[in-house]
Amino acid sequence: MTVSSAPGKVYLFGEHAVVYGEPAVPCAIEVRARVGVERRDDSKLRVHAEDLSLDGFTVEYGGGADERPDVNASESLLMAATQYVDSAIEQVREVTGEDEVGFDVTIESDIPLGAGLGSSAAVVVAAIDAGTRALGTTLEPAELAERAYRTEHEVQDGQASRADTFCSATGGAVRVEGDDCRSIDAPDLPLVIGFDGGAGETGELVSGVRTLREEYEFAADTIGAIGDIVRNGEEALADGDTAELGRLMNFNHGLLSALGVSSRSLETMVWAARDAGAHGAKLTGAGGGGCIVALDPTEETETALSFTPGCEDAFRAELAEEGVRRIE
Ligand SMILES: Nc1ncnc2c1ncn2[C@@H]1O[C@H](COP(=O)(O)OP(=O)(O)OP(=O)(O)O)[C@@H](O)[C@H]1O
Ligand SMILES: C[C@@](O)(CCO)CC(=O)[O-]
Ligand SMILES: [Mg+2]
Repeated sequence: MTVSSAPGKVYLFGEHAVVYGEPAVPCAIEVRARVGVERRDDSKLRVHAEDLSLDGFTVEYGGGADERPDVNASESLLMAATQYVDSAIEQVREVTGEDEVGFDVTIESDIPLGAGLGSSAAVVVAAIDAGTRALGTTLEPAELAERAYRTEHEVQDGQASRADTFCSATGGAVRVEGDDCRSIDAPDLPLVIGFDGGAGETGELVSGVRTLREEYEFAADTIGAIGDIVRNGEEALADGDTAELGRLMNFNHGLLSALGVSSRSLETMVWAARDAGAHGAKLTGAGGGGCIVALDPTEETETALSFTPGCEDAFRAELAEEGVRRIE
């Protein structure tokens, strides 16, 4: 069995706007997805995804026209559940030239699904890395990130940036603008995450923003303003100015909210964090439900969030310096 892991991420700034060529700054955090891959002697794909519970089911399925996943769920839910892994395995076949190869794949993840912490990117990065290594090919981080991006791009109907996958593959803090992806220095930030227990559908949320942007010039301007926040944020990061970072995160959240990707529980958690004295707080990732990220060096925000109705989990997140990790 060949095993790789890859980290999730939070966005300090720039999600959604990054899809339209504005810069974004995500940071990898120490929550990981681990993917184990073993070559089969037929061309089937069997995936055991232990933590894949969409509406409370766990799925195990084998590929090939004759088999469908061994769960009682609708086709569309199954598609949503399995498409990232299927598409990652297609990348492995393409990059190694072994079109007919089959695999047993086991996924274990500490990253909540669809909650803005980049579970899809982490699973895809770890799966492509383990899959290619199982066939004797070790990809450079840049190539791994590019292949993982193609997977997200395909699954999300052509609406994906390179931010999540590059961040998960390389670790640390990164800056992504179009196809320009680079690592940047970041101070050790006091990140606190609040999770409402829910999820948002990335594809749908991205489409909603796209529609607004096409319909209203001020929505397009809002996306441009998020780009300005990111550029200011980069300076604040370089200066280690946490207070300014917090102010900019608050502003970024307001604009994401204007673009319709916040939710009542995300707003509740953002305000609980601000009331507790956080430097700033914003939703992270696609939104619609899931996680917020706040900056607070004290215990106050984590404590306040843990008593906030609608917040299911509050925890401190460490920056993950290492991206993909080759375990076995
Ligand atoms: N543990 C897992 N096992 C198998 N598939 C997973 C797992 N975690 C995530 N996935 C895949 O990723 C999908 C969720 O990706 P989605 O982009 O909607 O959310 P996210 O990546 O967690 O959040 P965001 O993109 O906003 O940061 C799941 O529907 C599933 O296809
Ligand atoms: C909403 C989005 O910007 C981030 C999702 O984590 C989509 C993307 O960049 O592909
Ligand atoms: Mg995702």
